[in-house]
Amino acid sequence: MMDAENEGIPPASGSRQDDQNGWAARRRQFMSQPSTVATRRLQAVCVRRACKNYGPKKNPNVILDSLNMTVPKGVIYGLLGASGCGKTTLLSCIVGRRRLNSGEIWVVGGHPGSRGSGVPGPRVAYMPQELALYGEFTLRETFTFFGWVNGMTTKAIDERMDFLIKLLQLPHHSSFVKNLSGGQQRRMSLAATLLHDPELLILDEPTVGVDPVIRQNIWDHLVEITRPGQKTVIITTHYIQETRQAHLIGLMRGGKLLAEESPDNLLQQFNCVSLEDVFLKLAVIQNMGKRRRSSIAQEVVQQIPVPAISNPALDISDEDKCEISGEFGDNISMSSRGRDVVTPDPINIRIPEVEVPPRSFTDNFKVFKAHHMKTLMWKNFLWMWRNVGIMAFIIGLPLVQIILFCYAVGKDPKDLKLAISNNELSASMETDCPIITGCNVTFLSCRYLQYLDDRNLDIKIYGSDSEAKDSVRRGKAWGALSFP
Ligand SMILES: Nc1ncnc2c1ncn2[C@@H]1O[C@H](COP(=O)(O)OP(=O)(O)OP(=O)(O)O)[C@@H](O)[C@H]1O
Repeated sequence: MMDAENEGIPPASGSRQDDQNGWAARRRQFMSQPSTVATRRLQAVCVRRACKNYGPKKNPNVILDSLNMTVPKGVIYGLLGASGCGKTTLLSCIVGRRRLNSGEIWVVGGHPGSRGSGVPGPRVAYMPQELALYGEFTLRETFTFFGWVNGMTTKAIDERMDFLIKLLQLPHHSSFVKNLSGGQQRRMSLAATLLHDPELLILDEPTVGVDPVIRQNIWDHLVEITRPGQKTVIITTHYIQETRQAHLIGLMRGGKLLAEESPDNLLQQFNCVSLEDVFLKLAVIQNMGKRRRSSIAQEVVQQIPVPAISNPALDISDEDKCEISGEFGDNISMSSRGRDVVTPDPINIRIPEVEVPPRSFTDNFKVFKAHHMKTLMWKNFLWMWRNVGIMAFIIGLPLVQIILFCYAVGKDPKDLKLAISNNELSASMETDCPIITGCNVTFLSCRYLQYLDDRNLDIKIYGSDSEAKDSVRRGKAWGALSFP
């Protein structure tokens, strides 16, 4: 019976076949459990009824269509599907880069993007298809950046760097990223992902453009890190056969997973020699109108044999039956009649409680971390240093603009003709306004006019507001100033 403490952990030793068989049995055991939040949180990744659309609401482009996916801890999960079927979209939702329209995702026990989930964060590493590296940085600086962001010490980074450079056959650490070939840059991107040894590795086509020897190195490394059972890898690839080394394969098509099984089981169940053939058979089955869950369920109940397919290469024997594989695989999986399907006694399976770390009130205000600030500042200064020309332009352009502006229009005006009417003086019976000499400083207007006179303005006093305005109208002054 399954030990709850080791749930999701493959055997640490033994042959690969043992690993696979162990996995299949454990998975079936788990699939017989009612799906609860506790069981979902135990998985490395658990996706339920995920829907994702692009485009307008009226006519959406459906990418994920009520997709279910279960990635237990400690496995290599190969996500396969034709180009454009939505693999990257699914992975982006898993790492919290995109949001689902509906459905839910659990990643290492939490919802991606939620507080305290650690996703995105150092628990998960994601290698996207597009390169996310700084060309101006050397390999060492790139390692330092990604290591510091994930809270590693410089010593630990240096040690891992030497190992990864050797593993992925990267050039010397003083080489600049921009000088690497496309394939080397992809390997560098993979190295940055592997650097901090995260719990969950999500790799979107890491082996594209990589020569077979290095590809094998990468797979060997992935098998190695997942062996103790603590690390999980989700990997997409166009080289379907290389996923023979994965513990589980998810075949994706039409926004759903057609199957979620170990490669050996798939080959056995479909009586195929290659995974391509399995995928082809599943695609044909899906095309034959088996998309609707209800109809599939009906067939399961009635045990209707799979209809014969005209192409003999795609023929599925009458022995094969469809079955719904419980909550864990809303996805269709085929099993041959008479195959030994483990149906454990659910009472004896203990689901361990998931501990949620308590959050204090002040945790809500911790919006940034010191090591992130340090890393980003270092990265920005380094970038500026490496791009002195651009920086000189960015800082120099506003400086030149300010200088030119001040030179052209920024000075105080001189000899500006102003027509003044000062009613304050009139009210106090002082009809002549001695603005320059003998001004009565108790009058605010006089003090202000004195100030204007000191600024070299050409001030002329008029007896009334209308006279002052009239002088402006006639072009004798630029403006009229009236003191009430
Ligand atoms: N931001 C977006 N806006 C609209 N459509 C998008 C967007 N991103 C992806 N798509 C569409 O969603 C579909 C799935 O894209 P996705 O990149 O997930 O496929 P994929 O399976 O990863 O393909 P590949 O194996 O070639 O990388 C494609 O048809 C793509 O055109």
